[in-house]
Amino acid sequence: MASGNEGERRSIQTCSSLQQTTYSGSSKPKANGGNKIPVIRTLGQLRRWRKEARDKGLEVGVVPTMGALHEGHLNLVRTSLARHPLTVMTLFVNPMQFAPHEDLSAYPRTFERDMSLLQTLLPSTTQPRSLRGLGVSEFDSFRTPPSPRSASDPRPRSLNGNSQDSSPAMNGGGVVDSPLVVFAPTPDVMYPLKGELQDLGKHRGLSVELRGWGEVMEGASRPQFFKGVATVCTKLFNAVEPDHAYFGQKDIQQALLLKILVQDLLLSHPTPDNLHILPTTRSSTGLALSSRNAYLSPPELHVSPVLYRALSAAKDLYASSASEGITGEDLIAAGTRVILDEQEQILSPSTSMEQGRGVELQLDYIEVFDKYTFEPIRGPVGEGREFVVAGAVWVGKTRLIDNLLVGWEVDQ
Ligand SMILES: Nc1ncnc2c1ncn2[C@@H]1O[C@H](COP(=O)(O)OP(=O)(O)OP(=O)(O)O)[C@@H](O)[C@H]1O
Ligand SMILES: CC(C)(CO)[C@@H](O)C(=O)[O-]
Ligand code: BAL
Repeated sequence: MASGNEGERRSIQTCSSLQQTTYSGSSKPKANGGNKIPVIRTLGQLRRWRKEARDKGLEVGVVPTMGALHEGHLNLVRTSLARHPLTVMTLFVNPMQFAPHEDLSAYPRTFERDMSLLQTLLPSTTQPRSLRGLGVSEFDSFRTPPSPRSASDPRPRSLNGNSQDSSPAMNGGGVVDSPLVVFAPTPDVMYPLKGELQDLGKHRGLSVELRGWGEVMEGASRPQFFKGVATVCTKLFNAVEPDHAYFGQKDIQQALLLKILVQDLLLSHPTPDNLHILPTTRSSTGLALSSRNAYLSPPELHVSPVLYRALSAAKDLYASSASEGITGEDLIAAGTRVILDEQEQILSPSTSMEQGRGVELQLDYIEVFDKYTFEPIRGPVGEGREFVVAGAVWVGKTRLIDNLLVGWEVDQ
């Protein structure tokens, strides 16, 4: 690192002890080469890594996660890797966003598998770790322009934009050698004041609250959720100081709230424009990938795509030629009907739904809300409106969320 502190540099762990794997989509990881992704555990290590990146003029993208990775997460990381020379994936199961009765202790923790999956996003050879191995051919997004040289210079550029062979980063001189690092702090690192983190009535310390936006939909169903998310993301942004941040559309309310947060707190890392929302990755059944899908039994998995079908029914109704004069209530009713029909199917003795038999399906909400104000839409929707059709259902003891956008799209 720039500080030249060899002890600290060595103490950054790598996942070398893990079985190395490749990931080819939804199937199991398979054996692969010998790369090592640095795992940063402390704030000191992270700050030194960040300084080295800044000193070298390397742009940093961050992908905050709670681990238990799936293709949705990997797509966020892939995008950041393709756009920026350095990516930090944060992996922290944040206690503050789980109410005491929620599933903090059960939340899937699959660190070794996560590291194996991430490893497959990197080129299989370790020396040198050229960005070209990632299929990255454009360097326009670098904050600091590369050192002057002729456009016809055929030498490959290294991470810092200089010639590959002369870069200390390429010669194992520092952890910015790896295009991807994982920041996996303990709760004490993220909450140095310690104390109660779930029962917020007893919490002593700071928290970040977005009043007026965080209380509807997901916020109504999970009253402390957005306070926990806003607090931890503010901390992660302060710790990583990312130039760009990536979130998934699957949690659309969270992502839009975080855009408001960085705007209202006047954050510069990232700016609101550099907080990107990427489309939801789905299984072939339409089910949005989610770490909590791991809780689902086979019959529950069979039933789960019903949420996507319900939201699609609402969106299709708006898109249909009959959409003139259509109201928010009509859209909610269309979505709700799909859920109710499914419940009936499950309960019917002559059900054609053998595979979903016995599954307890409960609607939490279907809602249509304005993209800008988060106001639930009631009465005529009107034409050319940009809004979100969102929903949450309980499938057994697992709560699933999903959404579709109408009149606008997230980043592609
Ligand atoms: N299917 C998906 N497509 C795109 N992004 C996703 C998808 N699932 C999660 N993400 C995004 O990944 C980031 C990390 O999410 P998180 O670790 O909570 O995973 P998750 O699958 O959403 O888990 P959970 O089951 O707790 O909702 C968030 O920005 C989230 O929106
Ligand atoms: C953004 C986040 C990582 C904050 O803990 C979490 O809410 C998530 O994974 O969506
Ligand atoms: N992806 C959202 C994280 C949570 O439900 O806690």
